Amino acid sequence: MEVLMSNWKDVQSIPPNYIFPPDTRPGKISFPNCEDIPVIDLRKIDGHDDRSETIQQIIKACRHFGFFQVIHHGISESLMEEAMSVIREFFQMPGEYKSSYYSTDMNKRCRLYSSSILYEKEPFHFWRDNLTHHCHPLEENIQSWPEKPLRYRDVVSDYSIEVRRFLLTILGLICEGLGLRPGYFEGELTKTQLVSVNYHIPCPDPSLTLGVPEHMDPNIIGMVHQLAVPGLQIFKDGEWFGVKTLPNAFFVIPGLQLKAISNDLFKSPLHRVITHATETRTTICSFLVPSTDVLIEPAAEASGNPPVYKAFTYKEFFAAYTEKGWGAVLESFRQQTPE
Ligand SMILES: O=C(O)CCC(=O)C(=O)O
Ligand SMILES: [Fe+2]
Repeated sequence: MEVLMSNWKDVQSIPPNYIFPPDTRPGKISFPNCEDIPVIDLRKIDGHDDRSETIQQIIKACRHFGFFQVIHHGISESLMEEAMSVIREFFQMPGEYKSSYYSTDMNKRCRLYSSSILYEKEPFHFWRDNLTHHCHPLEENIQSWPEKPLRYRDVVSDYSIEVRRFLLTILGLICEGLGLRPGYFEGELTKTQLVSVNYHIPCPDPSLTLGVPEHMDPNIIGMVHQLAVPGLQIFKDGEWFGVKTLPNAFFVIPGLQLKAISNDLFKSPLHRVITHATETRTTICSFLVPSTDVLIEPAAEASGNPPVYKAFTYKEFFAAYTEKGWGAVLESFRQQTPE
């Protein structure tokens, strides 16, 4: 069978190896929406009083809610639309062309795959194709990006520059709010920038499949650019909730590295993606990730408490994330408390 789902035609039934066991499948189609997601208006950071209020809102959202959405983030509607449309066009290109980008090699700077990087080994497949590529610095990465559609490189480079600026602005506000030294997140801690596109074709029965497994993000910070087709869900107070973003808003997700740096002050939310019965869903996710050898450690200033984690490199973290999973990874770096 063709691995890339975007090349499948007329899907009438679900192949058995896409049907998850009863304890891990969504089990139903309708979920309540999370109605009280904090909304941050970035226009306000220019005025002094509003700026400190906005910083406090972000810190509160990261501590108590775990995530937030941002409006008036400075990225134009037209650039958002163009990026979404050129990325969707890529997935609609002929199968033969797309297959030339197919790879499950994590060292490739641009890789198109289906389900997960472990496609060959996993017992069940996720209902998605994914295109991931490095974005920063642009000149070292752009040659690896899709050549077609012809506008792809121009549009996505403009988009990724703006996204980087936006995510660093959010981190700058977090830095101020936590009382860290200015520029704490600049440089090696956010050296790698990834664009990760999820493309889910309609699924005949979304109660049986998963678009993206439940996980916490293995990075510093991430954002999701989604349109109206629902799918993203957050686990809160023991239940799964759908999340809807306001028009042209971005959904911001603190990653596990930020949780560690905040000395456990922040949450890194558990989330997943469910599939849709009739519509194709495309999301552009962007992540800032530390370089492999930089040390990540709790910033003592963040909480005033002794560090709860030992310092670790991203390389060590990623090995533990892959081996132990999102739930146990930070535990392996937790400081032993004296008996
Ligand atoms: O596509 C989405 O809505 C979210 C995907 C996600 O959580 C991820 O790629 O880490
Ligand atoms: Fe995620």
